[in-house]
This record gives sequence, structure tokens and C-alpha cells, in this order.
Amino acid sequence: MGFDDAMRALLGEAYPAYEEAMRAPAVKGLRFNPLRGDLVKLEALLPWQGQPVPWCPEGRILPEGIRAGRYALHAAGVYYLQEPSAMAPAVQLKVQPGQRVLDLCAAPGGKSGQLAAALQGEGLLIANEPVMSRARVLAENLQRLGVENAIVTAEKPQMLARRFPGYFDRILVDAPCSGEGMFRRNPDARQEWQEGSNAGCALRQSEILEAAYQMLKPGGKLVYSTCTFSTIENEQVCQAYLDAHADLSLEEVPLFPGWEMGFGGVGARLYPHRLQGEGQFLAAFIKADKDGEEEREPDKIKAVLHKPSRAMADFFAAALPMRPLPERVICWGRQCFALPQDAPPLDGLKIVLPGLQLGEDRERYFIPAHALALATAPFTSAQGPLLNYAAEDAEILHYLRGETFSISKELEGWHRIAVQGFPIGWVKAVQGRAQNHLPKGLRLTGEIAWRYA
Ligand SMILES: C[S@@+](CC[C@H](N)C(=O)[O-])C[C@H]1O[C@@H](n2cnc3c(N)ncnc32)[C@H](O)[C@@H]1O
Repeated sequence: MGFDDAMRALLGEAYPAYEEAMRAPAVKGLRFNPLRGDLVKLEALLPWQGQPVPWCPEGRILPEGIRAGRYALHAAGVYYLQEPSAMAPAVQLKVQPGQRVLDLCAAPGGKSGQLAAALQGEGLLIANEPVMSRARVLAENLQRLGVENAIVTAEKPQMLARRFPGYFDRILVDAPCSGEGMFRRNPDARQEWQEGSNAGCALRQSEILEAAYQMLKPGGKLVYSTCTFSTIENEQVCQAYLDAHADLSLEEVPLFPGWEMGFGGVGARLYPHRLQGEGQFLAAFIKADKDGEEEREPDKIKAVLHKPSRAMADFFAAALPMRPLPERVICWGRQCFALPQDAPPLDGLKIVLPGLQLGEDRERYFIPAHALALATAPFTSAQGPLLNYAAEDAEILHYLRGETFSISKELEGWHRIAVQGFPIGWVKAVQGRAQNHLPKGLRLTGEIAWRYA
């Protein structure tokens, strides 16, 4: 059976509506980042209004033609580009500040960003992605969003399961899948569809879920999601999971307008012909609490902590006076990171990012990391030296292109540069020039939509 026949069999009478929706353009969205402040204020920064996404308060549907990834406020982590249906699984996990959260299949990081925002800086997020190149993008995205309490790992789920038995309050398994729900966005993937691929994906999904089960605390919650339609990868995987673990039960997923209950009452289905978004499946599981069973806590961090140099302390006092010098600092070579509170031991794991990247402590001088500028809250004049510009100011364009530009001759030393109050990186003021410290990989080339008009 080809893909079209499989969809016809799945949807029955609704198939023509689905087919018509597939001829329309894919829906694009953005999600405001609550770590950057109040939603009403963030939304007021943009000159266009997006329609709200009913299942995600921070989500907006992008009006056609807006290239929101090319604006300076994107570089400042004020929002993240995310397709509306993809916003649903992380919302359903209902993360609370202070919890231990695992995002097991996390790159490029849209859902990790949501989970980190729900933690509000308290607790721990481990964002895992086994494909190293993708894990690096994940780390970069979390840094842009200003997340400070995340550790990015690049491990196989089974390896993590050995290290973190019963450790997490919340786990998201946004599994690799056959991607049928994304064919409108990615038509080439449709050509690659093969009948047998669903079963192969299901096998891998069940293995990932098994590792996640081992890491879920009694009383904890897990959300499983895919962006595919096949019942083999969705309801059947969920049913097999329930059959294998008597202490797992389904949590009902509230249905928003346009959502459909999954087959057999398992989870929820989002279809492009029923709502403004692409295809998605999600289901939520609760692990039964065990009275009297002691929680197994891994040992606290065993890493050798770095004592910040005088140069680093001076840098913090001058450039970020509102931010105390971090206490739990580790270094890889000269690159230093502040560990999140309650970071577990990380030895033996493939770590891409162990916490907030601070910069290079070279004893005689300190070079701040880009992520440190992005981690700071929106500007107030008490927060230290900052060059604040409007989005359409030429300095912002120069900065994002990696160029130096003129500033007042009276300024000296490290300054954050900000757009509309939101830092986008560091410059060093030297004799009336702002030396550009935007990492090369983040510089914009080609057309830049730097004006909102
Ligand atoms: C659907 S994507 C995740 C999207 C991500 N959650 C987001 O919101 O940006 C699935 C991810 O799982 C990763 N992956 C592949 N095999 C995996 C495995 N065995 N265990 C965990 N993740 C895996 C893929 O590389 C891919 O990045």
C-alpha cells in the first residue's frame, strides 16, 4: 500500500479534506520566550500580530511572508520559530519550577525551550540528542533562549538509563518517526516513504520509551509524541508500552478545538485539515507512585570546581554588576561553565553543554562567552554597561553581520549590545570602535530583514 492509500484507509470520509489541506502552504508559527519577560510586553515589540495558538499561550501563527528568523529580536531569543502543532507535547507535560526534566530526543530544541521556560530557572533540564551535530544546534538554541539550568548530552537513551534510574519527574519522548505529519513542509520526505518504515520506526520508539520508563520516578509523568499519522508508531506503540508496564497508566489529554482523540481512546491526534498546524500525535503516561520506596538519588557533582581568577571576578564586577560571580564553575581547558544547581555527576557521559557557558578564564584576562550576554535578563540601567539600540539602527545590522562600528570615544571595555533592551552579544569598546565578538557561526549573511517596516 502506498502512503496515499494508507491515509485514505486511516481517514475514511475525511480524506478529501486532508488532501485539500495538503495543497495549502504549511503553517508557520513562533513561540514567545517567557524567560525574556511578560508575554504582553514581548508581543508589543513586534509590528505584526499573529493569531493565537489555542493550545499554547505563548504561540502565534505567523502571518504569511514574515521571515521572523531574520530579525534581531530572534537573535536575542525573544521568540523561537516553531510550527503550532509541535507546541502541544511540551505544554501537556505540565512542568513545574524545581522539577528534574528530561527531553530525550531534543534537537533542534523547540520543545526543550518550552520545558526550560516552564522551569523558570529552577530545577534541572537534561536535553539529550544522540546525533552530535544536532546536539550542538540544540545547545546553541538553548543558549540563544537564555536557558541557564540545562545540561545538553549526546547519548543513547540506554546509556542515560543506566546513569539515571528513577531520577526524573517529567520526561518528554518526542521520538524520531516517519514524519508523515510533516510532508506538507517537507515534500521530499513523502517520496521516501515506504510501507515497511513504520514498523522499523516503532521498534526504535519502543526501545527509547523503555529507557525512558527506567528513568521516570514513581509518580512521574511522561509524554510521548510523534509527527506522524501511522497507528503503528502511535497508538500501537503506546498500547504495547502499557501492556509491558503494569504501573503505567494513560493520562487523559484534554482535546482543544480541532484535536481528535487517538484510536481506542489513546492520546490525541492533530491533523492539518482540522486545525492551523501540521500533523502530530501525543499521549501522556503516569507511573504509579510507590509508598515507602526510597528515591534513588545519584551522587552530587564530583567534578573539580574551578576557582575564578581575579580577572574573572573583575569582569563580573565591571560588566555584569547585578550578577553574582558563579560559585559552581567547571572548566574544559580554559572554557568555563556554571553548573546548574543539583547537577548530577557527568563523568563518562558525552556532554555538549554542562550548564551556562561563562567564557575563557585566562588568569590575566577574561573573555566572556556569547551565551553569557544572552543569559542576562532584559536591560535595566543597573545591570551594567550596555549599548541599547532600536531594531532598525544601523549598529544592529553591523553587529549581526560581524562588523565593527563607531561608538562614543568615552566608552571602554566589555559592553553588552542590545536590541530594544534585549542583549544579543558582546562588544569590546576600544578608542571609539565597538569590536565585534559575535561568534562567526552566528553572523548573518545575505538578506537581513533588519527593518520591521
Ligand atoms: C522529532 S525530532 C525531535 C524534535 C525536538 N524535540 C524539537 O522539538 O525540536 C527527533 C530527534 O530524535 C533524535 N534521535 C534519533 N535516534 C534517537 C534515539 N535512538 N534516541 C533518542 N533520540 C534519537 C533525532 O536525531 C532527532 O533529532
